[in-house]
Amino acid sequence: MSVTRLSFPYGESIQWFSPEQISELPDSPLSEWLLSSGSLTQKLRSHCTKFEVKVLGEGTITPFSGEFPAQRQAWVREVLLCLDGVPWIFARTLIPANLLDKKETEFLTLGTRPLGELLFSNDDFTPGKIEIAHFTPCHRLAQLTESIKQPVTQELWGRRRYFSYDDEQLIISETFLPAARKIIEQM
Ligand SMILES: C=C(O[C@@H]1C=C(C(=O)O)C=C[C@H]1O)C(=O)O
Repeated sequence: MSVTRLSFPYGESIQWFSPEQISELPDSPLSEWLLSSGSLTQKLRSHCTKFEVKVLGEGTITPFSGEFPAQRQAWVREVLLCLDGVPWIFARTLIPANLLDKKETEFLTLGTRPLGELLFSNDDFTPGKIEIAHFTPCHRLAQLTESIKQPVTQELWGRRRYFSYDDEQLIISETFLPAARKIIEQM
């Protein structure tokens, strides 16, 4: 799986909605995955022999307009979550500078360990609301799906979760790639 790191960030400006605002969630098991509250990593691990986090890039960059209001810059981590070598999830995490300062070592040394191991390993982080999006990727995310040989033939579904730490919040978006949707919808 060759992915050019030169394109980081891959994320796109996406319009997110609360689940109640979505008139038709997928009529399939995908909806349960989109709305599940626990660790996605744990859920993914139960569907594969080998789970891997492929880091596409990390760095302090400017979020998209409206993506992270009041944050001019944020630490952004983009990864692919791979099951038995197949990318299932494109994840984009935004961490505000104040939170990064408080947990700098944990976040900056994460590497290929899943972020969920940090977020769900103690009570420091409180899971918050979930938002949903469905969209047709363009630009870099579309290039990414092509580069991992998962051309997009229908809209992608994703979710965005907020996690609180003291009075700070980080945001994690998880987009289900075509290979994941195909298998999940056969469950
Ligand atoms: C938040 C979690 O961590 C996962 C791991 C991520 C990472 O390592 O960057 C990003 C998104 C998540 O799907 C989880 O497991 O629920």
